[in-house]
Amino acid sequence: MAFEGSLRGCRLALIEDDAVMGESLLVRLSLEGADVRWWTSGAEASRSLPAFGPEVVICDIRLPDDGGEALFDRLARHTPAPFLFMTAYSDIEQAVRLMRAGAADYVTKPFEFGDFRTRLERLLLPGAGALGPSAAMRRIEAQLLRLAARPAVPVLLTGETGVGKQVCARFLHEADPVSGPFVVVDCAALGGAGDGAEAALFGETGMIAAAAEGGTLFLDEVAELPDRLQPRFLRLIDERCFAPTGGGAPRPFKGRIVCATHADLRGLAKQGRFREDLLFRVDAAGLTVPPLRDRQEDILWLMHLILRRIATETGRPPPAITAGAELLALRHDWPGNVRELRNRVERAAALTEAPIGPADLFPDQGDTAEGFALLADTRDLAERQHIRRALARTDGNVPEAAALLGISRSTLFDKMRRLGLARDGG
Ligand SMILES: Nc1ncnc2c1ncn2[C@@H]1O[C@H](COP(=O)(O)OP(=O)(O)OP(=O)(O)O)[C@@H](O)[C@H]1O
Repeated sequence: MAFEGSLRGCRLALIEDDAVMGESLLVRLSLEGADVRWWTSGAEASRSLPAFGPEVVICDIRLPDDGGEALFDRLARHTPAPFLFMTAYSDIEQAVRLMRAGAADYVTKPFEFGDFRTRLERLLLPGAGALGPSAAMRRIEAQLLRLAARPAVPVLLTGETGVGKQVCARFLHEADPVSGPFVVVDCAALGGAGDGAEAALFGETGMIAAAAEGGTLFLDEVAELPDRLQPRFLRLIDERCFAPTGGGAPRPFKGRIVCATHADLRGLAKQGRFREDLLFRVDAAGLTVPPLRDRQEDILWLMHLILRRIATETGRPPPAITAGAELLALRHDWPGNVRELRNRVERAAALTEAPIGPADLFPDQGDTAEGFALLADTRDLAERQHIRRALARTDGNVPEAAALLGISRSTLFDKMRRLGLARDGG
């Protein structure tokens, strides 16, 4: 998929001592429209690279005066840009160590320029925050960051099973610098546990005590919270203190309460199956995590995130994935959401040595998974991804994005409608 000028305006730092390789990358990246600055030694780069403010640092792993690890260690402290390392086969172990230390990606020399550019484009996806590049997840991330400063406000996360409610809760927990432990309470398991559940929760050394000093109490499946426990949680939220079971003195609760549910709590409250007063307390800040099928931009991003995690675990390069498999993933409905995606990718990566193909990812879809991608689908995929990048770069400003893409505003609107990009603005 070749884009004319797909790197237009990107600031790229290149550290490469080999004159031929450096020159060739400088030319090719510049032809793609990038603003490239080239350094030939680690020492030079350390002096002036941070002031250039690159969006990505492309770095040879072996330099005459520096090793990749030492340079990364020194430079990463002064630039927030992701690092893409270029490595020889014999240096793969070092590349994997660098990924563990926080490098974003690496390519093995010799590489095909198209593949290299795709990796760069992925790193350049603007706003691809911790939770995903879709507008919906970026919004949620921003809201969670604001809530991180307000531990006394309970948060309710609603969304289908597997959408990442617990991932969002952990993100919120980790965004707060005063963090105790993250304590998970599976409310669905409390019903049958009798008095034991009450002690496990409210005892002197129970879960609530564990989260009391700046931790997070994550109430998963809060709709299943047994009736008899609901009044005690109401008091915990209202008074920010609890009386330990067994008669100890009341203790302050300085932790954060995050609840998650896939049920319609309001509907349940109307039917008298969940206390309305408790609903109002836990829903002080309600966020809905959309299903994966409604945030297409996240699908490939999540797949590659999972592949990189697999690489870190196995100490081997990230498994490759074919364009056909990516297309099928974009078309799939994902009823099990991100959990399903993770299971499919992990299973495929475990069972195949070759690049992951459609049938590896969707063995349950029989022959259809083997189908060859239609040219029209491939073109739509490329256009959709590139329009999204343009919209993200211009903060959703359609006229500016059209100018960036070299097409008219009305053509861009038509394409956005046809490609289903008009719904959330990109
Ligand atoms: N944004 C994300 N980034 C990385 N991994 C994610 C993300 N969202 C979800 N996952 C992965 O998907 C799986 C399901 O996520 P999680 O447990 O947070 O979902 P959930 O909505 O709490 O599910 P349930 O309702 O079934 O409890 C986990 O393995 C998690 O690691």
